[in-house]
Amino acid sequence: MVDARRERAAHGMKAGDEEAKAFWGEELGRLAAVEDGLCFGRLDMRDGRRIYVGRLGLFRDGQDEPLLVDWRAAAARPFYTATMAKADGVRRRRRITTRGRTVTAVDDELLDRDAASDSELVGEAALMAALTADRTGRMHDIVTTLQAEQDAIVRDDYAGVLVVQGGPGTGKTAVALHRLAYLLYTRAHLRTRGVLVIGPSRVFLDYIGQVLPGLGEQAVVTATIAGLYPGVQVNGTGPAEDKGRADMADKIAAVVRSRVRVPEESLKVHFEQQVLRLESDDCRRAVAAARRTGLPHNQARLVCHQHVVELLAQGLVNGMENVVLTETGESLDGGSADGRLSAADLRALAAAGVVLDPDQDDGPRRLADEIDPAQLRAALLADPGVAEVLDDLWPALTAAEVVAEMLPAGEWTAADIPLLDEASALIGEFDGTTYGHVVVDEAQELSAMAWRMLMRRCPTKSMTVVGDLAQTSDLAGAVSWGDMLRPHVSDRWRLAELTVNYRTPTEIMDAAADLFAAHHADRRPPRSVRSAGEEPWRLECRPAELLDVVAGLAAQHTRGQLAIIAKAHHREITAALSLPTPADVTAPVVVLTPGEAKGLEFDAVLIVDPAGILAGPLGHNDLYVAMTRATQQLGIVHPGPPPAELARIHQIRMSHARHTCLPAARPDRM
Ligand SMILES: Nc1ncnc2c1ncn2[C@@H]1O[C@H](COP(=O)(O)OP(=O)(O)OP(=O)(O)O)[C@@H](O)[C@H]1O
Repeated sequence: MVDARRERAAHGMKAGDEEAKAFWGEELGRLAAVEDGLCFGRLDMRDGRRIYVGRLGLFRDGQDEPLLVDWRAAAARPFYTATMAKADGVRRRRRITTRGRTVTAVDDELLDRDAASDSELVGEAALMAALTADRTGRMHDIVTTLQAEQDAIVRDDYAGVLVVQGGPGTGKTAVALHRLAYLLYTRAHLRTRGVLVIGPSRVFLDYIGQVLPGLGEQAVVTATIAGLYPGVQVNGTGPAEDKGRADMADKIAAVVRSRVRVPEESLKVHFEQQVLRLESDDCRRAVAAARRTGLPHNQARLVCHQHVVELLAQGLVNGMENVVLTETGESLDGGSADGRLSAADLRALAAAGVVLDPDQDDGPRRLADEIDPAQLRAALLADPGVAEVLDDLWPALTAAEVVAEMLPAGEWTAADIPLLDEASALIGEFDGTTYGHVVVDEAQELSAMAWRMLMRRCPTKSMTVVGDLAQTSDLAGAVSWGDMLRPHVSDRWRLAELTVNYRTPTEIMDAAADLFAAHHADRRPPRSVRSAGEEPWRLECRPAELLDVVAGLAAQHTRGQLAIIAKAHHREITAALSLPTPADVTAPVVVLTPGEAKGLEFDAVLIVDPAGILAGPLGHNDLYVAMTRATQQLGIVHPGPPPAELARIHQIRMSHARHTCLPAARPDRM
């Protein structure tokens, strides 16, 4: 059946026009992406029906009953929600593992009251297999093992902003992407309006890049906040806190407003050989009329200029009102002393496009009647002298010059992007691209200004926002979801929580418990679903030997992916291990800062100099992020004594470390 669809698509590609080609090309891409594990489940219902669940729906020609039910369809829901206590008519749930088109494993669960199991996890064996598999540096979908608390969020039809708060590894990213796939399935209009996924870095977006195609969804735009404002090189670093505050919007608006300058006194405007007067009040009225339009600065500028030009033109015409011309263009009345138009008058008329044709014999005419007002206005607008006055009054602006006026000189930083975007919206540079639904990942890092930028792109305010307030590392980031969202959506937002940590084993969460408790007394960390059987360890070394120790441990690493997470020593370690910058997160060993590691996960993690990480602003959150990236093992190397929050982690000796390797380190306890 898939082959038949593929053939039809290939045929469509050959025969169709450009539009058809794009349509069939997308279909081919979708079929290729869902091929792996196309059918992954079967529900045997108590009423005898058998439902096959897969990555997309398949129907036999002319038949209503689906051969394969799309995982997002209502009929597939019990696959995720049925439990022993609430079986939803399901007798048996079967998980099917395939390689290519060959079934390699089946895992059956009988949802019979007699079959005893007190697990709250759905499909525990398959889930555990997924959680303990080696990481590849790319995130995979979790469509075969989605858990009930996650499924409830995925299928939540809430139309406003749904915030998913959850600790590390609770599946926030996975859930957000699955919800997007679900919404694309249930709300057809989203396909035409477009959907956007915002992530903290390009590395992160590459990491999650496979998930939606694997769910049959290709047409999704992914971007960082900076990526939404192309054309700016972000090279600088610097404090983001002040730049992220919402009152920056008022400051930018004030700068833009301040560039409109009504003169205190009347102005002399040189047009051709004439000097026209422009009163201060006239300027004020022109500015007020332009402001009343509510248009962005650069568009309102044209309105203002047109008003002024109208006044100038009127002034010119008034001056000519009493001038009556003979058929040869001589002034009969009110002209120069000798009854002729002055040379300057004639030049002004010529500049305005008035042709005085001496051959025309239609008697005396009023000069004012001879003038084409549109041409006169155009001539005034094109005149450099007039343009100078107009630009002094209401200049054209660029976002860059507005923001640069507010900041000390230097390179653009990431925190400047929302400011540039704000300015561009105020002056009319924003291209107006919007989306029907926006997913925001690591949303705790977004500043108030970044939220304004996003809201501008989502007029319907339909969003899935996922994050963890205990992982905020940006001082301009969120302390409370309500504070960030209410200014934009009032009460049209809702909070959902995820409480189970699927990534980080119990041993590592226990090791992070002191750190968490010391800085988040009012919160609870998520509960791990599994133990890895490996104790995290820490190793003290002399500062001078830090690099050697880290290089030695990295060299001993043989299996799975190892992430070395460091702040101050990040560059030296990257150089010492001859690794590329930016890091290749699919490589066996990768060196990252805590910020870069956010949202990612690895089989093993080695944290270098935790005190250095803690020392940064919100450093405790950065260290918590670093500690919770590992799916199997965690090691910590600290030059000098450990930070108090890590003191209870088992310490290993240097002699032992020389024989130890990540991710198979087994500490000897002290
Ligand atoms: N139901 C599930 N079945 C299989 N794997 C799961 C499930 N839920 C989560 N995972 C896995 O747990 C890991 C963590 O998920 P994810 O990255 O979405 O968590 P997160 O809440 O976004 O974490 P963080 O806040 O640390 O970025 C991923 O490898 C994901 O595939």
